[in-house]
Amino acid sequence: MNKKSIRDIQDLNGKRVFVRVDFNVPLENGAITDDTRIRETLPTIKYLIERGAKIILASHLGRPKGQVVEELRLTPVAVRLSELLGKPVAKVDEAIGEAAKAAVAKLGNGDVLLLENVRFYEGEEKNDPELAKAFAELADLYVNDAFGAAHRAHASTEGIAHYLPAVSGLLMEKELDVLGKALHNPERPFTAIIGGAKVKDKIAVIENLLNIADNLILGGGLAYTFLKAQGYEIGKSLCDDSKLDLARSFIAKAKERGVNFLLPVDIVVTDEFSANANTKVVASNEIPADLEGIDIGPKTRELYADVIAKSKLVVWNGPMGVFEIEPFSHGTRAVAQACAETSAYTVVGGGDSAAAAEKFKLADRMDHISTGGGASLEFMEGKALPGVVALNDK
Ligand SMILES: Nc1ncnc2c1ncn2[C@@H]1O[C@H](COP(=O)(O)OP(=O)(O)O)[C@@H](O)[C@H]1O
Ligand SMILES: O=C(OP(=O)(O)O)[C@H](O)COP(=O)(O)O
Repeated sequence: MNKKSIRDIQDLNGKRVFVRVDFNVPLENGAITDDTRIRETLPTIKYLIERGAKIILASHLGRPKGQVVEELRLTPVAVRLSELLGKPVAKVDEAIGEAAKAAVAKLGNGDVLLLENVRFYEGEEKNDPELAKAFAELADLYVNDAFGAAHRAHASTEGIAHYLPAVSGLLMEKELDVLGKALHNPERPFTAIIGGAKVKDKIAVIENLLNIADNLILGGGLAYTFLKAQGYEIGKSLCDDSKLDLARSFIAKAKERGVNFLLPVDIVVTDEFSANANTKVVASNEIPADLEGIDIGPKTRELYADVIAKSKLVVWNGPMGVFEIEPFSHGTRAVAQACAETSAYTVVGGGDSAAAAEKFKLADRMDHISTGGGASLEFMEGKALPGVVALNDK
């Protein structure tokens, strides 16, 4: 990576360091249901503690849209972080102004403070320079460790970097390294697996991967647009009719470039979106007009698993079917299992695929699970991430 990281900063002792993290964790009735994003920032926080920095953590939580929303305070996150670190974490109910300044002034070397949800301020998402300056006033150094929010140009992810020396944290560095190697210098055969519901959201990713991957595997709801583009009947399956020409052009491009473009050869179809639904398996060119494709079939599972087994690098983003409902989860489970078993380096893009890997208890058998859903997608599209661009060059 050509951006500076905290490892490039010599003397951190006594320095006030503003660390933007992504503590946007799922909450249910005020309790954190998955603390992965908190645990993944521990290396950066511990690195700073060990070097005697005064650590000021900032994050967003949810989408409060510039208002104070009581349920979206970061207080439970401070409690969890304190448990994980085994030391106190101070929490202040503001992110700028006198209360925040006073809390920072109280910090000793190696102490940790968590500011309030930065999205309680209108200027955050507008990338207001005044808010960015107010954040910057609290610190001597800016560290961005919020890979999950790096695709957002907000005051605490982008703006602040213009007012302080700005470097990446260890998680940010790791994410960019792993995903960067995959896209810029992949070990081959390189297999990309793209699933999920919406073609629209993944078009740019598929297009970019057509230039890079050896095998491009499609599954999930977005595969049906490609099946229809080949002239197949897809019944009531998800389809984006506005993207049929584009889908056809992708299939042609793959042929031209010698990319092995894999679509499902058989499909689990259903008449109902429920756990008690009737299902059957049909060939992918024989989906009955009154049924909906809901998962990849057993032959496809085998075909995909075989390609994954023979790869050196696998990047997976998006489920193969409606994996949340047991009878429709087998395709996604098979892909997750194949990723767990292959000797290839496996990278899981965040979001639903990470949730699926967790659900099937295979997460710890993947080489890297990204903490960013949207961010890893934009990265895979080949887009520059504003939160990274703003950091200081090496
Ligand atoms: N065949 C299908 N029909 C309808 N929905 C599907 C199908 N396959 C997968 N899905 C749904 O797609 C959703 C994930 O889509 P998306 O948000 O695009 O993926 P991701 O979050 O991985 O980027 C899942 O909730 C899953 O149930
Ligand atoms: O959870 C997040 O997005 P993700 O689910 O796409 O990874 C990030 O914290 C970004 O949040 P946002 O999409 O509200 O800007």
